[in-house]
Amino acid sequence: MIELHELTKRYGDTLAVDRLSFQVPQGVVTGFLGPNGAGKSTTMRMILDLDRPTSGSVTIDGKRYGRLSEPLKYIGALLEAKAVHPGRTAYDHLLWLAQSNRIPRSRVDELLDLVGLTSVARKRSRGFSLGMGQRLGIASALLGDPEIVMFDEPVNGLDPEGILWIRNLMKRLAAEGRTVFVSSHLMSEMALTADHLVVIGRGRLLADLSMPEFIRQNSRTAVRLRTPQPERLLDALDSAGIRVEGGPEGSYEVVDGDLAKLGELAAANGVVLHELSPQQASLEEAFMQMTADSVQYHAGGGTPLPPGAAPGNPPGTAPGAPGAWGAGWQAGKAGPGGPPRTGTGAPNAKPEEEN
Ligand SMILES: Nc1ncnc2c1ncn2[C@@H]1O[C@H](COP(=O)(O)OP(=O)(O)OP(=O)(O)O)[C@@H](O)[C@H]1O
Repeated sequence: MIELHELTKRYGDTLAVDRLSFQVPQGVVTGFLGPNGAGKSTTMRMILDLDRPTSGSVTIDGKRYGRLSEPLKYIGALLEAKAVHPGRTAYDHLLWLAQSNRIPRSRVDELLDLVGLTSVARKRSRGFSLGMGQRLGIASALLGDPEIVMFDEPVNGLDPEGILWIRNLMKRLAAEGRTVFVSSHLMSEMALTADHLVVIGRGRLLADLSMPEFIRQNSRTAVRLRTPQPERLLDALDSAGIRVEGGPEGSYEVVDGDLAKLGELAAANGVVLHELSPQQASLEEAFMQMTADSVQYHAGGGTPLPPGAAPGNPPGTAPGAPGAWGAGWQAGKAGPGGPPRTGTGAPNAKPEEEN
């Protein structure tokens, strides 16, 4: 188990990680979420002793990473895909890692097979695509058959087949009882992979809860009504004691409303309806809402989403003011939207992976 206690990291004036305390449970995939610059990579580097905490502590099975003998047998990590010497072949890279951790040579072939790199094992890694580099990084992480695996943005830049492969691999590792800790800034991806979520913003803990609980707390539903007879509709709703809110483009929304009952009420009162539709906020929107105050890098100056805009659309990337749920309601079931553009990305200097 990974355990953080009041973990803090300051770089000059930047408080990258701010008194972070949580545990990463075993047997499930834990998604580590936060906007760009939230402190995810810094936290992961401190877990691996690649960065020294300013204060607080982090332990792996009760010990600091630096105190683990043969650490690859406890924890395997993918921090940066291209953290491999470009002149080295995939096979030599894995063999070097295996030998430094007293892992048998046979494991190298097993891993190359598992990640699908057997055919290019003798090629130098400088010619590898991002996806191949990612697979080699994952092979390195799994070499010691560790109980804990940690991946930093593993699906970045991958094609759909690669994304699906990593998603299924993480689920399988968790099903085997391992601790799987994976960072992302994509709620849509985590919604499909994670069982548990740790959300941070500006280095601080915003949420530590199971995915079902996150969905329960954040997937509010509503019924949207549109009518050319608004007064008649509002009167009918008022007499039935139903609270209504203004929706986008002249529509009305009844939070937690019953679709059939509202349709029947409109019919009984002779109200013509041009729309009667269920609305549900996606997890993507819930995540953006939760982290709204902590987004460090806004694209386009943080223009609010246009009414009814689907999540994931490039313009208006920053969420609106707190409570601006109306702007983000989308028709249909909650589900993954497109990738959010929470920022322009920060040119972070990340040290090379050393394990
Ligand atoms: N070596 C460093 N020196 C100075 N500041 C740093 C360093 N590494 C990170 N930071 C700063 O610390 C903060 C957290 O950065 P970090 O890379 O941990 O965030 P992140 O959540 O991983 O972001 P991203 O999703 O963009 O990778 C940012 O403000 C970043 O600019």
